[in-house]
Amino acid sequence: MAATESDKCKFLIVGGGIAGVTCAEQLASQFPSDEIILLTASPLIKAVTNFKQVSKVLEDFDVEEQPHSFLEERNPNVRVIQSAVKALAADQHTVCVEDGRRYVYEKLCICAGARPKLIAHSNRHVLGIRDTDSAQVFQKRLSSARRIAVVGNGGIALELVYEIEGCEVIWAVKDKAMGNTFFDAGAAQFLVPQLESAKPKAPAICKRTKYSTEACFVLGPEHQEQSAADRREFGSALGPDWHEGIKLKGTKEVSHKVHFEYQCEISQIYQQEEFTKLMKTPLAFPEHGSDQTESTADKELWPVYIQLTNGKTYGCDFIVSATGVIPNTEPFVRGNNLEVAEDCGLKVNEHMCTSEPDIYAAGDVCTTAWEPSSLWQQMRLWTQARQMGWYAAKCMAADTLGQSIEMDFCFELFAHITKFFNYKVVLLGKYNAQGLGSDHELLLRCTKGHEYVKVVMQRGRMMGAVLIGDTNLEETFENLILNQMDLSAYGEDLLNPNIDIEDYFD
Ligand SMILES: Cc1cc2nc3c(=O)[nH]c(=O)nc-3n(C[C@H](O)[C@H](O)[C@H](O)COP(=O)(O)OP(=O)(O)OC[C@H]3O[C@@H](n4cnc5c(N)ncnc54)[C@H](O)[C@@H]3O)c2cc1C
Ligand SMILES: NC(=O)C1=CN([C@@H]2O[C@H](COP(=O)(O)OP(=O)(O)OC[C@H]3O[C@@H](n4cnc5c(N)ncnc54)[C@H](O)[C@@H]3O)[C@@H](O)[C@H]2O)C=CC1
Repeated sequence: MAATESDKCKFLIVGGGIAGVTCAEQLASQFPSDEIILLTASPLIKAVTNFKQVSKVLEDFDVEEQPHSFLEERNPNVRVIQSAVKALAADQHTVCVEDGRRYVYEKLCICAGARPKLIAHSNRHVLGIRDTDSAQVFQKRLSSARRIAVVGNGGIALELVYEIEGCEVIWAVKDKAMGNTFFDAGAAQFLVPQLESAKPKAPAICKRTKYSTEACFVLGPEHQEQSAADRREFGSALGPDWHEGIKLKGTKEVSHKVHFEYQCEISQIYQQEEFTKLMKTPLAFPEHGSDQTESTADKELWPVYIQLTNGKTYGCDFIVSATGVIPNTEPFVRGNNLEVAEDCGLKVNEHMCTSEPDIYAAGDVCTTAWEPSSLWQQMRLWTQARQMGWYAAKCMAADTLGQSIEMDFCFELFAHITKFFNYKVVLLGKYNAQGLGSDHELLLRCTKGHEYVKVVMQRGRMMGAVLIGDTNLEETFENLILNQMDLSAYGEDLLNPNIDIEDYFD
């Protein structure tokens, strides 16, 4: 269908990531005779395939990066248009895109995702990782690197320090232990030895979703040199196993070489020229020059230098800022009354509605502003992007048809399956006792190198769990958390390896 200056549609979706695509597909199946337009800034979309509900809340699916035609062929009433939204006029129900076209909608769902929240913008030595383009830039810079610095202590940092080989990594962590968004200090201690040994050749456990990064390899050299911070539009976010298709190797013949700097942040970043000039000033860097990293590298010249709040300085080839994300809300909030949360996401209520009529939001771009179940919290994850996209579509459909709708069951219990340091990791409910204060106790079972099981209990009820390794406990624990059974009588037997807990509660 040829583009007109102003297209009208019942449903308009912005974003070709998991949230947007899931929303479009769900609406397409519910309204087969209406056209659904999906606007996206990226040339490829993310499609969910082989979806399986593993248990009540745990789900399993593959994610494929595909051309737009893939979605249009699967759903003949979906039209995908590659053009970035530049403005929204909520009062006129109109969206304007970069080539000047306008789209008039009855209902709009904003699924524009997020971008890395970098510690320093427009610094060519600071990289963020979000999409296939930025992963390609990172890979290229790493291939000639001897030492890099990683800042941040969440998902990306955890993946990088384990996956990178042949390059020294200085890991600057704000907290006392690694991986604070997923783990407590005990779990971190269980995982650290994995960084001290060589990486196994083939992965022992395969993460449930396979991710393809083929699209990485079609970029021109000028694009590869561009700093991630300079790029204004990002593609869809990477996800599970994004690093398995690409070689993350530096120039050295080492497996892991990670140097931790705990409880500190970067206070200054210096370019080489700036740093060498300052080095000539006596006492500018009292710590520099001591053998901080057990290498002689400090005598070498580096493209960039970081100064940490603990006073130490390190030279490195570049810095990865794995310091969280910031939702892509700019073109939507400008000139409208869209309420924005503290973390900059678009606030949505229990029907995924924003504060403007007929505008919904889902995935990384939104912040849930409803009173959540006592066992659920929002995290910007692949699974939640899919669930929100699906539920937003159901809400849009119900509002269109004048029907009522119940909050989806997936928001009852937080559940996430992933892999860190080659271990399967399952997180359930209030896995880090989030929001429970001191009114909780922990039960632990740990076999070094094999498994780490932590259960969060409150007044005899199971509130959350961290399961690292092949524990096979996820379904039983999911049930125990959901049914809030009083488990006081079982005490520590809950984690007794000699008791088959599954049989116990069947
Ligand atoms: C390196 C990395 C590893 C990750 N690993 C995991 C993992 O193992 N497990 C997990 O659960 N989650 C993981 N995540 C998080 C997960 O990928 C995201 O939470 C999820 O993909 C978000 O989906 P989304 O659809 O909301 O946003 P996105 O995937 O970011 O999609 C946003 C879409 O909107 C488009 N867009 C943006 N602005 C505009 C505009 N103005 N106009 C038009 N289109 C626009 C973009 O081009 C894109 O298509 C990872 C993230 C990263 C970066
Ligand atoms: N396996 C998984 O589930 C994975 C999930 N992801 C998701 O991708 C997104 C992006 O990942 P991350 O960037 O790792 O975000 P994140 O939100 O997981 O972690 C951000 C980290 O940066 C730290 N931080 C923030 N500002 C800082 C500063 N100025 N200096 C030092 N540290 C600072 C925070 O304390 C936190 O540890 C997240 O939504 C994350 O959940 C990413 C990789 C793997």
